[in-house]
Amino acid sequence: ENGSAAAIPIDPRFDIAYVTPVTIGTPPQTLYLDFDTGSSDLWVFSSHTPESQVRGQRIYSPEKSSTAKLLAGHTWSILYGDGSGSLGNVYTDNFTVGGVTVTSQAVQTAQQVSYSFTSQSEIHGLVGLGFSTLNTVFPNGQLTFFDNAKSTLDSPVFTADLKWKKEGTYDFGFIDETKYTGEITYLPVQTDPGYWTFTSSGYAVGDGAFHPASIVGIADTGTSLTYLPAEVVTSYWGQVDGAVDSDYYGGYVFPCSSKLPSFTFGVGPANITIPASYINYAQITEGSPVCFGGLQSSSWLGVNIWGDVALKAAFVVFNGANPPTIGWAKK
Ligand SMILES: C[C@H]1CC[C@H](NC(=O)Cn2ccnc2)CC1
Repeated sequence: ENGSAAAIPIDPRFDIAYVTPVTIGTPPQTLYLDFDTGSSDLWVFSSHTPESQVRGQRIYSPEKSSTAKLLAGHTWSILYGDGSGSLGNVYTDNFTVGGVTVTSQAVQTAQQVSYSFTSQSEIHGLVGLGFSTLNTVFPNGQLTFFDNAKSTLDSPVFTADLKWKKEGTYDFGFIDETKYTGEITYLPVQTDPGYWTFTSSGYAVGDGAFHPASIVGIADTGTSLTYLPAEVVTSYWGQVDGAVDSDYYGGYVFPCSSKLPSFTFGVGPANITIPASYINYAQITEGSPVCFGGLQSSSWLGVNIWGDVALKAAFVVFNGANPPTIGWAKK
């Protein structure tokens, strides 16, 4: 059975993350989770999370679900690139997204969450959509919702249609032709170590010349911004009056009044253009004349990340066939 679910920006001012409604257990408990192609754990705020660490989040209570089963002797612990993290134990239960149900999905219940999760009341957990090799459950790694659902879908795919400051969709099992224009360009995916890793064919700043290059990076719906090689972001921000790479603010900032160019990245023989407005990410603080860029350097990361700033400029197909591929289309 195929499905479709909303991807809702959690903040009306800037797209820091997107959440999607899911139901867990019997009777169904509804939570809003961050679908994250950059990780592979499905974890939730729960009745096992200390009250001091829960601040407005909805929680999953396995003890209130007649279909919940403890996965005895299993634990998990995850650390994300931004330093946030969580850990806990594991149940299996019925898990439904947009009409797609997996019975006996591993649901990782949090017994500890870091402050950055506690402080974000709109995110009630994550649904990892990376490859299951990245799952942190010990001693037996668990399958992602997509890996469990794949065999029941018409086609082993899910698509991301994220939008700028608007609600988008994740579709499971089918490709909705009304959501994109032109053709979808499919690229090979490197599945080791478990991210949706692909190679972009180059970039252009604004209406400038296209620079052929091989930029290896991951498509990560769980990361707000896009992080690219220093030479790429230096040439971009060099075109913006007053832009500086600020140690104080931790990245490229610029006068909010400055005009920004768009940014184009190659996908095989095709390309995707990120509008300037997407790269004018947010004021440093409410009302500040200083703005933070949506394009930042990956030099200290060791990996290039095509986060939401890039993904929301495209219709993206995550094709879980063998071998997996990733598809990009304009929209
Ligand atoms: C410097 C970048 C900062 C942002 C990092 N992304 C993440 O940590 C994604 N994520 C998942 C759960 N919470 C956050 C990637 C590195």
